[in-house]
Amino acid sequence: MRAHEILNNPFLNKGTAFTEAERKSLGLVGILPPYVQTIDQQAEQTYQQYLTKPNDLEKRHFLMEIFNTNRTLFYYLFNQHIVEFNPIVYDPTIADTIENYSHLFVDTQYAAYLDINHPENIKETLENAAGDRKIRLIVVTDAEGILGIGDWGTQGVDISVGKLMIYTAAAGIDPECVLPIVIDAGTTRQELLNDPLYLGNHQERLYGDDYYDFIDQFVNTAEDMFPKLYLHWEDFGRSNAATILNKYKNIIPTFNDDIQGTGIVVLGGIFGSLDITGEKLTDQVYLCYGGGSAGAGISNRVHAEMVSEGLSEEEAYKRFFMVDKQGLLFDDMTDLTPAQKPFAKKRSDFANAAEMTDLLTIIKTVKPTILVGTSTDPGAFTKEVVEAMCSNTARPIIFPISNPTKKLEATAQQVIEWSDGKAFVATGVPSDTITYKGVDYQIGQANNALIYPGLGLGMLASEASLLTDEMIGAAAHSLSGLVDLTQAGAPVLPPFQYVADVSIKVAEAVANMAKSQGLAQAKETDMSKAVKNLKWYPEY
Ligand SMILES: NC(=O)c1ccc[n+]([C@@H]2O[C@H](COP(=O)([O-])OP(=O)(O)OC[C@H]3O[C@@H](n4cnc5c(N)ncnc54)[C@H](O)[C@@H]3O)[C@@H](O)[C@H]2O)c1
Ligand SMILES: O=C(O)C[C@H](O)C(=O)O
Ligand SMILES: [Mn+2]
Repeated sequence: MRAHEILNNPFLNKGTAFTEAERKSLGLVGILPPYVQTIDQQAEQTYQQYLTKPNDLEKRHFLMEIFNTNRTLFYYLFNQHIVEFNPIVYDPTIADTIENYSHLFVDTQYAAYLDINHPENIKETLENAAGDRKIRLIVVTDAEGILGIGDWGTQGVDISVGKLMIYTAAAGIDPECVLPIVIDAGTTRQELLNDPLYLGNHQERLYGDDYYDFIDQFVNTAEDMFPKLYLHWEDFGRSNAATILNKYKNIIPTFNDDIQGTGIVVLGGIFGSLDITGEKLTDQVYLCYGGGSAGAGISNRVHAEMVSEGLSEEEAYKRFFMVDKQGLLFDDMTDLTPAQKPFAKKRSDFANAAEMTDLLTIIKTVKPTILVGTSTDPGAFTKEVVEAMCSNTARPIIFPISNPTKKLEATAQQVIEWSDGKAFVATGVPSDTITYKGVDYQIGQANNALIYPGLGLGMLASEASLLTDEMIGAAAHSLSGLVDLTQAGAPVLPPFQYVADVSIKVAEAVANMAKSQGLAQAKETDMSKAVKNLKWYPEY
């Protein structure tokens, strides 16, 4: 290999840390500054430079340069500053980079760009992108529903890259065995279609049979090419996400983060809250505000848990109310999604059915104890809404988890103040600790990033042939017991600084459940060992 090919390969490059012996054997003599640095010195130098960057976008740009040139150093640094870098590398700053991707473009970051117009290129694309790396984890998006900011076409590739960065930082997934993918199926965003610098297909988004046919060819090709693959779907649109998941989840090891990952983390946050009050889940009344992929996914997870705690399916459904753009969902509506239908109510059961389009009225009528926002409707949880929640129960659970920050239904500070410190709150983006009337409220981050890395680690370590509901349930339960709940203002989810420990716990729970369901195919049968063995560390 030519010397500069090594320096330009982020999986091989050590930069100034190449030892004299390595420089000699790899033909690098004289093409690096003479002083040999340790990784600690490199990290220190890099971090100092990072601190000079004037804003979050510039900071992310700088970190991506390190990512593009030296993955080991990037993850070493990320591990040292996980809480500080999380919102820079990932949500919310990633939303800005996606919106500006074509204009900011400098590097492909080893992603694969699949073109809906060329299904015949799927295999070649995956081969070119993977090279001789053995891919075990793919994150794929078609970018129709990026976070809460909608359709961004090819520019959404950054979410696949970003999700994978968290997989490695949080759970130690070997960065060499991952592949970020975007499927460019066109876009509904006129602003992109009109932009001559837009790097994606300048065409309307494709839906229907041809689209599903492409997805099928992609899945089959990827499965053929990469044995032991775990396939993660991210930010597909509401009309496709559940359809795709339901088609493949009983056939291959696969996962939809928005539907399943979010369900786990929110249920974990509810468990955290109920651990403090001592109340039972089966006594709660749940209001889903925004019944899309995430909203319905979470509702299904919480519903399944209520059933496993003894309620019948029907009794459990009675405890759920789902609100979308139309207001409270009724079963006579003709535009319900398949995932919404089981949660829709009978109009005749409400004397004031005609008024059930307004969130405050709905809350006053159905008296929920849990309110979760996945609506992309900023500011929807008003002071009146929070106060109404407080008159239903002593300690309401209020999780505004729409992303990024500009989509929040309410800030953590607002929920704490308006509820006079009574509400349990968790947000999707990181939130600072809030001091209110002398108590420091630590705010849990109800973001699927807390669990999908561990879930993936468990799937890969156990080589599970499927991801079952039981494994997902085990992941949610494994989040309990990590926080000292006796402290006033304790967070209802483990703080992100502990994500590495959380990931191990989640991974072991998932892998053990896979094993007990007879789905683990790994040679190693001790799942703790399998998890430990798979973990990659950023060291030269
Ligand atoms: N914190 C997390 O881990 C996490 C995970 C997934 C999604 N999310 C966030 O949840 C939001 C939704 O994501 P999604 O993937 O479910 O998208 P989606 O498009 O599938 O769902 C959004 C739903 O909200 C509804 N909606 C829109 N405006 C509304 C309004 N004014 N009132 C009530 N409902 C309204 C839409 O009709 C749709 O059904 C996004 O902001 C996303 O970032 C957060
Ligand atoms: O990406 C995130 O921050 C979480 C989630 O998957 C989302 O779509 O908002
Ligand atoms: Mn998502």
